[in-house]
Amino acid sequence: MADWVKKAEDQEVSKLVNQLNIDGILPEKSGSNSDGNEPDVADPAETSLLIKILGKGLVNTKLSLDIQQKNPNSPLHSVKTFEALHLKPELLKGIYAMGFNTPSKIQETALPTLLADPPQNMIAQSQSGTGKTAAFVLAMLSRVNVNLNYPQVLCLSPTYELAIQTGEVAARMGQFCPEIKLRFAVRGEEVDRNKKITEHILIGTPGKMLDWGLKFRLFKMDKVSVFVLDEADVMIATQGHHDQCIRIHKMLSPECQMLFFSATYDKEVMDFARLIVSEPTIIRLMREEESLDNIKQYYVKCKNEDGKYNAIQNVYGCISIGQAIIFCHTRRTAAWLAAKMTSDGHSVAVLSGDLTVEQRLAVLDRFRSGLEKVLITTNVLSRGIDIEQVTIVVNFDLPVDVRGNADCETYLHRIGRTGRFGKSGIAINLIDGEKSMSVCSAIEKHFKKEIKILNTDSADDIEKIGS
Ligand SMILES: Nc1ncnc2c1ncn2[C@@H]1O[C@H](COP(=O)(O)OP(=O)(O)OP(=O)(O)O)[C@@H](O)[C@H]1O
Repeated sequence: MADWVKKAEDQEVSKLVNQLNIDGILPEKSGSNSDGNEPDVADPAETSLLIKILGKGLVNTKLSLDIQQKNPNSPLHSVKTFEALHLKPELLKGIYAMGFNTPSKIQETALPTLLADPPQNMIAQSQSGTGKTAAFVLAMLSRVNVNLNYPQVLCLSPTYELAIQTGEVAARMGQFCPEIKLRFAVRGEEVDRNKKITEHILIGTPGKMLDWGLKFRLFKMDKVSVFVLDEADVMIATQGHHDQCIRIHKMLSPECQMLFFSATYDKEVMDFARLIVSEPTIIRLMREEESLDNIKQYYVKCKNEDGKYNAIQNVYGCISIGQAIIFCHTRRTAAWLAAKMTSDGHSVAVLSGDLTVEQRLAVLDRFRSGLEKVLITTNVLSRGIDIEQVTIVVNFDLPVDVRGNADCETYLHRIGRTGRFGKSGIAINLIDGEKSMSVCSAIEKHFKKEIKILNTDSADDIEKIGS
């Protein structure tokens, strides 16, 4: 940690951040895509929020943990029960009141380290729904000394809504510890600038936290004993946020326990995290890999967009037996297709970047409950939002990168299935022109899996997909 402070002083880290080339990791914020004719992209913080709200309880995984430790003096052990953690009885009561009986996979290993004395730093990665938030909130609550009336725990989230979500978990878990005080440091929250902050835990966004800690000096950053960076990937990769995080981090004491949590870490972000968190225990629970096994893949040659539309018309009866998602490249295409299908009497849902998070939730809820059979979307419906019952994916436009080359990773996320959700499915790729044919061939080559031609004017062929 001391190293980091020195590097920050020397502004060496700022230089390193610039070299990390993390600006390109985050796509443009969806709201800025105003004419709808640009590729539609997901905002990672909004996606995280959606996944969180849509999540239906704990995701159980059989995958094993990858653990790396820098400090050989801190042997790692895991627990199978919450009792084994020797928590305050009120906290244990809070955990049980939330319906948690045993620790999740990541909690088994992370919690002993999170609660260890002397405190240890941690960088943890595991997919959404595996119990990360519950783990670090428990650590936050158990580290509070209620006899000291100043902020001892800071938790940073990328957005207002995500901060509120975390605060709600803390409030529920700490429901039998009324003496632990929590405050949100988010937009709209005002403080009396003549008084110091007395709450023990601050959960908020980096800008507000900086205002309170640095600009108005309403609490002492160097007295903070636990610093949590939630959604670390989004935080570090967002230009404004990572600068603010660095400034906050720089004010913390070398003894402060640093905890970074995220569902994903790009390589550059992980390198950066390792640079600023000294001697971390790194715990990674890998995501189940998607695969194209048992997915029947087809391509349909079409003349133009109208031809693609006709192809969809021809297969509609087949795709709407189950549930289908149709992916378009831009919002404009998605809106055009939805309007056309609706006017032809089909009931379709549309999800694109111009919708608010609340609207997206409503669309996804309806679709997941089967009210619509077909969902037309763009890349805003990205990885992590799993809809189990979808069996057919239509690429109205094949996924391409900024240079127009095949984006195989996105193709896999759209079409691939994980073991968890069973493996059968159908992918139909609509091709108009040589460019998209070459993208299709590149995808075929990449995955070494045949994509068969389908003639949607032939009843025999249509029957083939259904069988
Ligand atoms: N040990 C547990 N037993 C039962 N349920 C749990 C346990 N830990 C967490 N949960 C529940 O599982 C769900 C996911 O947990 P949590 O939000 O902590 O996961 P997460 O990894 O932080 O997900 P995200 O990245 O989406 O925030 C929540 O509904 C939470 O209440």
